[in-house]
Amino acid sequence: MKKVKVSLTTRSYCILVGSGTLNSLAEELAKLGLKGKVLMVTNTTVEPLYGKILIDELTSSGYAVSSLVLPDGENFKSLETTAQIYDAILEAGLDRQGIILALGGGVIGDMAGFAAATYMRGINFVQVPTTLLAQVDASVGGKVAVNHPRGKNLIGSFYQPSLVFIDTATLDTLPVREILSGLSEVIKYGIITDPELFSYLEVNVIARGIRGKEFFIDIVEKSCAIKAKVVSRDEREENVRAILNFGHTIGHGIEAATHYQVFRHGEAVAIGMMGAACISREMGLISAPEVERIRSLIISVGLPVYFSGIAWEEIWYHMQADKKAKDGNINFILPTSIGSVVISPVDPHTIRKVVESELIR
Ligand SMILES: NC(=O)c1ccc[n+]([C@@H]2O[C@H](COP(=O)([O-])OP(=O)(O)OC[C@H]3O[C@@H](n4cnc5c(N)ncnc54)[C@H](O)[C@@H]3O)[C@@H](O)[C@H]2O)c1
Ligand SMILES: O=C(O)C(=O)C[C@@H](O)[C@H](O)[C@H](O)COP(=O)(O)O
Ligand SMILES: [Zn+2]
Repeated sequence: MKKVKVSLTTRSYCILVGSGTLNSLAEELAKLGLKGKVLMVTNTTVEPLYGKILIDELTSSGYAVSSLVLPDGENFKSLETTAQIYDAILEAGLDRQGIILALGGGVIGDMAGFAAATYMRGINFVQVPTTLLAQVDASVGGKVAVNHPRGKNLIGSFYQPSLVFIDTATLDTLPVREILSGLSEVIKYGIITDPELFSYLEVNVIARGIRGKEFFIDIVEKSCAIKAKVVSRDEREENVRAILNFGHTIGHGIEAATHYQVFRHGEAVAIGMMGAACISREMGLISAPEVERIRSLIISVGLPVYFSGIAWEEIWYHMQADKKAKDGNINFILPTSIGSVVISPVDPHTIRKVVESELIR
């Protein structure tokens, strides 16, 4: 297994990346001295695919395992569903040595992590992400949260897992639309910090197509390394970590305005990245050809660059709850070229002009 370290003094941990490795999870938990009762939190889609494998793996190594199977979907990423996790923790008899194991995509990881962060003020948390998006992004860095009707991830915390255990073979069952949604966050890493990764995607996705075990191990490892580096510098988004939010200001606005029913997270982020790139061009910070290169990769991958049926006012209502807002100003992550960004307030007229002229069709 490949290993990426997230260095955060006493909260440091490893991300293990392999293929066909689910049956060595117990060994990795034991190496970390994690011995308590386990509550596996998953959903109705993932449990039939990988639930039994993990339960058998852990129980055969002596772990006491219970499971909670939640309904599938972003609209269940709520305080109401989290209350069910607390009930299941109590039912399973977890004490402070207990382990919450999140098996699933980013929705399960964010919500189970939030429960782990808050139950008894924090118990052990292990991420076993099974979507590309969760493997390249959501399982790493400790942002745990649930949604509020006003906006995304508004109720949450920073709470690092003890281990991120990635088996890319789980992607074999993932629908193509979800693979593309995950690639959106990988494109994000290329634009914010890594022009070589951006070019690699142009070659490997556009020219050769998305395929192969090696391709996934490679992009998961590259992505985790980028995210680990940023998070290690700024765990609580006091400065540089905000760059990981590129494309999310408009993206989250679109997701919330459509009640999470129309776009996958990565799709909304793709539209949001296009919006931020166009805002940057309007402000004279990036050249038009660079913006078109971004558009071209997003389209070639099969991700959206515009939407219809939502009015500016609806998106704006939700965007104003963005966590990067300061004194009523919305801060954007704006690309200045492929591989570098600046963080800057943008006036609402410019945002509206770009959203209406470039993103709504
Ligand atoms: N904490 C963070 O840093 C962070 C980063 C990025 C995104 N997020 C959050 O992550 C969420 C999006 O995550 P996501 O894209 O994984 O969505 P998701 O969790 O809804 O998973 C997408 C779909 O794939 C299914 N699925 C999961 N694994 C599968 C598998 N191996 N085979 C078949 N189906 C499978 C799920 O049941 C679901 O239907 C959003 O809530 C977003 O806000 C958090
Ligand atoms: O880890 C981060 O920091 C990110 O911003 C990663 C994003 O991809 C992710 O969607 C995150 O949950 C957004 O965070 P939020 O603070 O805007 O809710
Ligand atoms: Zn995201």
